[in-house]
Amino acid sequence: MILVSYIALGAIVLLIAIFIYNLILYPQIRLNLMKQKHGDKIKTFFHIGEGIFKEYYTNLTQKKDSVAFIRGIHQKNIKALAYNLGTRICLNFVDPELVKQVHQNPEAFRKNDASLAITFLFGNSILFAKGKSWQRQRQFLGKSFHFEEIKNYLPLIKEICDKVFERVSEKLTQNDQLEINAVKICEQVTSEVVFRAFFGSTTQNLVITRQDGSQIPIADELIQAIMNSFQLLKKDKIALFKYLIFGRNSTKFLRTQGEQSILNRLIAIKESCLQVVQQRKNQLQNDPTQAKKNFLDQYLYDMITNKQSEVNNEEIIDNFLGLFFAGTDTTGNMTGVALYYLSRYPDIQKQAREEVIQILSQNSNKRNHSELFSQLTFENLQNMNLINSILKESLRLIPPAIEVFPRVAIHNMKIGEFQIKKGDLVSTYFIYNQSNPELYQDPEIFNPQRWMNVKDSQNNFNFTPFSLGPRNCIGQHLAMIEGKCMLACILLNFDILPNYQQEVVKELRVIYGFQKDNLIYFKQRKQNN
Ligand code: HEM
Repeated sequence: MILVSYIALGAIVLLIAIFIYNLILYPQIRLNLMKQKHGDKIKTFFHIGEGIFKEYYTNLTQKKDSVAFIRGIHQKNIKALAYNLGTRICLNFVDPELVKQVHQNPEAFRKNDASLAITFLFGNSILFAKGKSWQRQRQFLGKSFHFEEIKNYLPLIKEICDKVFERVSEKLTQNDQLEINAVKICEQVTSEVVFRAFFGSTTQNLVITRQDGSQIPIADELIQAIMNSFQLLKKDKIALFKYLIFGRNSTKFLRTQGEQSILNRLIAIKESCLQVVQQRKNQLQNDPTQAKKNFLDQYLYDMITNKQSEVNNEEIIDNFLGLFFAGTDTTGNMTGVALYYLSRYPDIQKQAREEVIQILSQNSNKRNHSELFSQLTFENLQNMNLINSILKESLRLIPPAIEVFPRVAIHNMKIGEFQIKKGDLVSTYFIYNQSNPELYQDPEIFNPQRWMNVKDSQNNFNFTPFSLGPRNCIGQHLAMIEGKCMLACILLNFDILPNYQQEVVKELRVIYGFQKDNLIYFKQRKQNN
């Protein structure tokens, strides 16, 4: 009996020792060795378990910007930042040549499992697919995201802009001191664009019924569930511990109450989507020629008419949720950030409005702003050089994605002179180069002029808000069209004024942006000036 107790005790001590080794000693030793070997070419960070997240958190509380330390870290020689994340080591490259190497070799990595919601909702979408499955999905979706196809969404985007900003005008007639949530307002446009591009007019109001009986639009529930699943990892230590060790399989056993509650909500989201997909499939099965241009119909058409089709219901739903996640918050933030800067730089705002009016006035001699906007064409958007530069400068200063999703190395390899071990995490920090004073003079200043004579195709590895290489952002053209359209519509209808009452805090959550975005006011403009 005593022997059994000793063995049990020995086993527990051994497990604790292994845990401490993996969590503390192993990452610390590796980081120290890297520092010794690479000297000032690498900057290392170690905080037990939390790694770089501790830096984000400290910078947020002390400097009101989660990534302030990256903005201030630049030195000539730095090629990578290295840190621990749980029991793993992450190398985050900043040297443009090494950034290029990482992104030109996507097959050497798989994307790391993100939170419960992300994995459950779109773990099978293009965002997380790998190898042949990713190639097939990218080819399929690539057709619809082709520049020439994306042009066709302009009337839809204009219609949604009109609707959303008309609602703002109505609210302003009741309260002209209305604080405007710059990002949230833009997200009303971007979420509806993705929704309608995917489902067409198949479904108007996809709503989820919650356990308490209340109803919530799927778009809102999706965003909230993803946020809550990240918050769960902060609050629920058991969930965090399981996640750090078992990744996407962590919720399959010993489920905590928090995990179960989020899982129930995620299941409800997927079931609602499935109903829509099934209904439409039944309709198209009778007559596939009725398929429209939207994503759902294109998927179903392939499923019904192509005997070799590998598309299934799960892939369709995961891709709707994946595109919604990838395209809504990101594009909303880019445009919301631009509005914030325009409120703080009235001269640039004035020039931007003049550009819009001057270009749209060429279409007709109409001076009424809503008529001008109704005639906006794709060519007009392409000629809006200042508006384009304002969006690029906003993406440079506050990029919605400061890096790519961390990748897991699937075998040992070298990136430049840096040795990567199988299982290490690898990423690339866009924010480092985009705030580097050697590349951008006065990098903290909002100066769209710096882009005015730079062709979009000239952007190199120092400006990569949409990532780069074969797995770059498939939706970047759509995002820019939406952003330009929203800015044109807003500049025609409103003066954008700053709200100095609200402190500006830049926080890294699922994406990077303002903690509170009630940073501007709109003042209705007269129709003819
Ligand atoms: C300003 C807006 C946007 C920004 C800053 C942005 C940024 C990014 C970045 C950095 C990646 C690479 C992620 C990684 O490899 O880990 C990415 C990928 C992706 N984005 Fe975007 N994105 C934006 C808008 C959109 C839109 C509007 C859509 C579609 C509706 C979209 C769909 C996607 C998809 C599907 C991928 C995965 C591509 C693949 O793995 O092949 N994005 N985006």
